[in-house]
Amino acid sequence: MAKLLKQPLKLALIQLSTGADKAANLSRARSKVLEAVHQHGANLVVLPECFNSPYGTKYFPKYAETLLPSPPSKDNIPEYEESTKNLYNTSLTFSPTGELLATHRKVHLFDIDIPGKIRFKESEVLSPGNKLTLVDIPEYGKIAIAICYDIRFPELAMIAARKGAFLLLYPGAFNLTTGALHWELQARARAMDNQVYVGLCSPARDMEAEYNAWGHSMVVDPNAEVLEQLDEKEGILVADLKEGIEEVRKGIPVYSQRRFDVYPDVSEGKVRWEE
Ligand SMILES: NC(=O)CC(=O)C(=O)O
Repeated sequence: MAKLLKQPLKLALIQLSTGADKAANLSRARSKVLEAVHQHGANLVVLPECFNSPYGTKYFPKYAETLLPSPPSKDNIPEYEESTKNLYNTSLTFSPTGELLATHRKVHLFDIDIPGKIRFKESEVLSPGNKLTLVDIPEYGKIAIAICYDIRFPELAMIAARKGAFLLLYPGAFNLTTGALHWELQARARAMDNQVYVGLCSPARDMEAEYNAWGHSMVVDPNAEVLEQLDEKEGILVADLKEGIEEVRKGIPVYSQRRFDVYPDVSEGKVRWEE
């Protein structure tokens, strides 16, 4: 059987310091991407959720980008769709030559209210995406893209893994409340359930900002062990993803032990895809 990860992959997650100056955010992102590729030899580079903007509903309309037929290379940004006047939280995936491979719009909007801790309501300004995203990179295999709060819905991860993804990537921006509680737990849970690699890429923490990101970008391996992790400061995480998914699945063979005669296979139901 063909391996899910066809050859070793060097993954870089850029835990970027962002601020109010959009041009400075873009320029900083550019220099970090170049550093990840040229100094660390990364084959795949990820930027954090809404990296061109401070994270906050009042900022999204101002910082949003309209996607052009041939958009310049960006990653996770607020997006403005002219035809509908909708705003989305969008992650773009590009090939090394700048070809747009996939557009994932955050499916589950971050609407929470933990009294005395944090209230956030993305749905006040954003519209949700309606598709799951799987990107096939011929040299390496299939990668699933989702954004931050999407990680809390294990169905996305399960469906993508059963459709052959070797890596689940989540640009994200958890905060000091939910980050401490669930950031690592969510990453390890999605990796454990699905026996795949998981990458979470956060902005760096800024205690002067209104929203304090958790940081701690991390890569978890198919055994659900943390392979690499940053602290809360700006940095570039580099992780070597090697073959090994099949060995993990052989050792703990939940993949062949599922009882679809007892419960349904969620990946076989009606799924809307961006592929
Ligand atoms: N920012 C998010 O979308 C999600 C988050 O912070 C959380 O789930 O916690």
